[in-house]
Amino acid sequence: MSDTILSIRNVSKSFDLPRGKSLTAVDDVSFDVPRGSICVLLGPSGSGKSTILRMIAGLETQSAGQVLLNDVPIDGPGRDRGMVFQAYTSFDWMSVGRNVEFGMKINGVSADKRRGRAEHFIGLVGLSKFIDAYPSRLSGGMRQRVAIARSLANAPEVLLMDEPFGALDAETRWQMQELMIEVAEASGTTMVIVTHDIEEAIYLADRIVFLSSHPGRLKEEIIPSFKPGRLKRKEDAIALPGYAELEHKIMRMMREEGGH
Ligand SMILES: Nc1ncnc2c1ncn2[C@@H]1O[C@H](COP(=O)(O)OP(=O)(O)OP(=O)(O)O)[C@@H](O)[C@H]1O
Repeated sequence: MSDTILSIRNVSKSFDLPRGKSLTAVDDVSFDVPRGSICVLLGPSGSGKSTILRMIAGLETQSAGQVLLNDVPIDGPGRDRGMVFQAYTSFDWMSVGRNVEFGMKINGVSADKRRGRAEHFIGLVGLSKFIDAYPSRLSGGMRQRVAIARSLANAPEVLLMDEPFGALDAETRWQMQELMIEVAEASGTTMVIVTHDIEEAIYLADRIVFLSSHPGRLKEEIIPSFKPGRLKRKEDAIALPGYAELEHKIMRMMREEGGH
């Protein structure tokens, strides 16, 4: 298998608006996502980050260009891609364990295997003690962990996350970022994460795809090469020479592109 799992090739997306108008949300964007990597889509509001993610998820069709998964054009949602949204999407009437088992049940995984896999992924996100709890009783961060475990249990090749920690307080957000590093290391899953949080992008990404807004165009692909690899602790990334410089550069790009 090739080292590239996802290829976005000259992709554009226009939306039809009332009175015969249209809006170009994404304009001729191309980038590749290496297998097993964490790719972060970063850019100001309206730069087409969510639209690109939704095209990869198969929830939206591009107007031009190609979106390829393992060299095959994506033509709809599929089990090979898991999606985690900002809003909590757990089923409140099912326990954490049942929530994580749910997708596997739909996919015809046997009851035995389901339980084992659910336990494994619930353990991976640090919720073993809460396997029988109901999501409505859990904090926002814990509910997002349930959503992540549920997606991972379906063994997706790519985990797609749209502002997954946007609704969380700063401390929980930071814990969740560290958790994603752990999950990426333990599972080897490729991740594509949308955010407008610069710190989050620099800490998580093996590669940052920076987009400019209106229309969404690829501004620059940034490899945070000052990191010696993935770091378990966020403060260790912040302390590295090169961190502040990259943060400064991206803040400037955000200001220029976002019109601040
Ligand atoms: N279904 C739609 N119909 C019409 N316009 C849309 C639709 N979805 C997105 N857009 C427009 O496309 C542009 C890009 O939107 P998108 O949500 O992809 O940007 P984003 O970078 O994810 O923004 P944000 O960070 O604010 O979520 C925006 O101008 C948005 O209003």
